[in-house]
Amino acid sequence: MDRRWKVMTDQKASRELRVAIAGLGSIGTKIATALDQGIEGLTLSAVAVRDPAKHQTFLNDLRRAPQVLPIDQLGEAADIVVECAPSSQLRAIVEPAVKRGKAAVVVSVGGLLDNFDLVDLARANGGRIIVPTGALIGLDAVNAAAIGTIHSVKMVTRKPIDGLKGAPFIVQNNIDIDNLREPLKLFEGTAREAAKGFPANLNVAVALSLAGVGPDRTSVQIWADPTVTRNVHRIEVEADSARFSMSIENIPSENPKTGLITALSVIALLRKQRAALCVGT
Ligand SMILES: NC(=O)C1=CN([C@@H]2O[C@H](COP(=O)(O)OP(=O)(O)OC[C@H]3O[C@@H](n4cnc5c(N)ncnc54)[C@H](O)[C@@H]3O)[C@@H](O)[C@H]2O)C=CC1
Ligand SMILES: O=C([O-])CC(=O)C(=O)O
Repeated sequence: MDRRWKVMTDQKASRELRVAIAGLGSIGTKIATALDQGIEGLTLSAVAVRDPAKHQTFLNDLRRAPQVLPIDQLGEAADIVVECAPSSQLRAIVEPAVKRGKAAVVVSVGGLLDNFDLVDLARANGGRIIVPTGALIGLDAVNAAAIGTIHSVKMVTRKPIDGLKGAPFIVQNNIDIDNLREPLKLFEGTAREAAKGFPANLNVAVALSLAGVGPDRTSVQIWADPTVTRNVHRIEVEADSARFSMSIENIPSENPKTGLITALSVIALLRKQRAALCVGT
């Protein structure tokens, strides 16, 4: 190879941020595909999967095969580790990454509340924990309002039955949602309580709370609604700088609990890492 060309490609490679993905489910596969197709300044360096055989075809079809590593080794192989596994795996993914001063993008945000010391660990080691807007909307405005004073944040979520089935709150309280004919209010409380009762269904409430007034002051209502086909979130914020209402109707992905826009939100966040033009906070 021409030496000058080799130096140029080596320099390009050294400027590239390596991204690893933990969990190749509904969200992770879409992010891996987007990285493989090309995101400016980023390469997909590694993935962690629970069952490698299940993902072999997907991995073979990628243009550049990433390494397949155990979840706790992704931080060694990447500058940014994207967590998109069940929240039970959050600590095993994020801790080794932030200890090495790497960035961890966390989608299982609900799981952060019981592992909040990871934020201190990241701070102590020059790492970062980044929560994307995910299946929500307007966290830029909530962040901005929180610089001033936010008086209240209220969120009402309506989900189809399949988007809520199996949630611990429903199981523990023996609530039959399978035969509902009209909307049923399942829960009213704080974002922290919502994350406990609905760990795989209400990450959005926790993301909203972390952007604004925290998990104990963010009010959440959850409805099981047989009349909707989308995951619907409506938010009202009252602050000294502004009053705003936002709502989003998410088309469920192949995982009915997860809106399609979640993976796109992470891809948009990744695109900003090295883009010459960044829009939105
Ligand atoms: N922040 C947000 O707005 C949203 C967050 N979420 C959360 O994102 C996370 C991922 O969601 P989906 O992709 O829909 O879930 P999914 O169930 O489709 O995918 C999770 C993947 O993780 C894999 N996995 C499980 N244990 C693993 C291990 N030990 N090592 C490696 N891989 C492992 C599973 O095999 C599966 O492929 C969930 O915690 C979900 O609650 C979902 C929607 C919105
Ligand atoms: O927050 C979550 O876990 C998922 C959700 O509500 C959505 O995708 O709309």
